[in-house]
Amino acid sequence: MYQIKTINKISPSGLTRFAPGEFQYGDEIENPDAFIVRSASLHEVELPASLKAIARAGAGVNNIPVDKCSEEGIVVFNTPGANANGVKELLIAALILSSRNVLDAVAWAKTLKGQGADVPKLVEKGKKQFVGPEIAGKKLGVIGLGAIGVKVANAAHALGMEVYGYDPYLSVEAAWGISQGIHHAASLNVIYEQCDYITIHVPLTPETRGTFNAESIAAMKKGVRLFNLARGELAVPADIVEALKSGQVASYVVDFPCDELLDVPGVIPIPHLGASTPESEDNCAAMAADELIALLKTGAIRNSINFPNVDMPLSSPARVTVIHKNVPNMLSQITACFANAGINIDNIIDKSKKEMAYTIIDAADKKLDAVADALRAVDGVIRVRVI
Ligand SMILES: NC(=O)c1ccc[n+]([C@@H]2O[C@H](COP(=O)([O-])OP(=O)(O)OC[C@H]3O[C@@H](n4cnc5c(N)ncnc54)[C@H](O)[C@@H]3O)[C@@H](O)[C@H]2O)c1
Ligand SMILES: O=C(O)[C@H](O)COP(=O)(O)O
Repeated sequence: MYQIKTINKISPSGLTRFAPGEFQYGDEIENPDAFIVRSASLHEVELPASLKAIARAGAGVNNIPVDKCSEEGIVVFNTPGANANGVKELLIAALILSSRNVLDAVAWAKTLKGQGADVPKLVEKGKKQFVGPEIAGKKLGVIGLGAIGVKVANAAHALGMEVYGYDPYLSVEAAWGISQGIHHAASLNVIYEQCDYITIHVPLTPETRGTFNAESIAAMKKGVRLFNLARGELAVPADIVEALKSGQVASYVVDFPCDELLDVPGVIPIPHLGASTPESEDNCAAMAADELIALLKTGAIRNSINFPNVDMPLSSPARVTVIHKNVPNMLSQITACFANAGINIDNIIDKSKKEMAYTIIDAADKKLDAVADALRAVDGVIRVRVI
């Protein structure tokens, strides 16, 4: 029976896909075959020898030690696009909350409690301090046109904004989804120079860390409004504070607040609610569960961060999967292990992604233990499973 350890609370929409009798899940599982996790950090967590996969029910994988997992032959999945609509909707709300000063205005309105019949009069007198611009006709820069960025760009365009998108690694699939009418920004500077509102939807990487910093903010229009529903580390908090003080930035909406920003005027700190909708939680959990079920039952890899997508219909009595380094001569050594054992290979598929590669071999003979041992002895082979 496959053992799935839940690291965060995972929606039943995902967990109920693990068929009883085939899978067991819970937060106290010992010797797990797989982890299913949301935002909990796994960087300090011991990865047991039994662990074959980690499914991140969500998009960002900066909470997972991906390089270490690759070295140990652990397949890391995420759930592309499964929570994108949730984040898009929060971003649209954030544009309006920020632009129309809604939160400060609501907080002020509450201070009128106790003024009795004067409240309507006080409201009318005081409202002028919260006047803020409409978003229609204003320029929005979207940095990162992936699952979320494309939805944000299209939705803002539909609300009448003039949208500029920047993504030097734009996928063909994402490109198909971008509305006509979204401007292509060839560099970040185009976004910085042109846009009244700038939102960032990229993964946290060494390249993207600190994108909103003193230098980039200085290149932006005075009074720009910044939105970061992606990761706190994409901005430098001290630089944001300075820019809010000087008026260079009018407001900063962040879904990953840190202590330094919480009480700063102009900061709208949201407690990481981007994907906290029943729909996103269900979608992510279901996709993550399906990825684990496919890997554990058939060896198929779909939506992995560190391994290629590999799938092959299972039509032979036995299957072996081999995780190995992407170096010369691996495939011939792998097939030689079968040849030496006198076992015919029915089907084989091998794919690579960066330094890692994955082979699925279907064989007519079920007695594969000796072959598996021979495969494990090949230099460069990291993990062998007989399914
Ligand atoms: N607040 C939340 O709850 C929440 C929810 C989902 C995702 N996120 C964050 O948002 C990020 C994006 O999510 P997604 O689902 O759109 O991911 P995605 O992988 O579909 O899109 C990311 C896009 O960023 C682009 N990109 C990468 N490096 C870039 C760079 N240097 N400059 C410009 N573009 C770059 C990629 O080409 C890709 O198109 C996630 O990595 C995660 O950190 C937050
Ligand atoms: O990267 C993500 O998908 C989001 O940050 C969502 O995180 P959560 O699953 O903890 O809500």
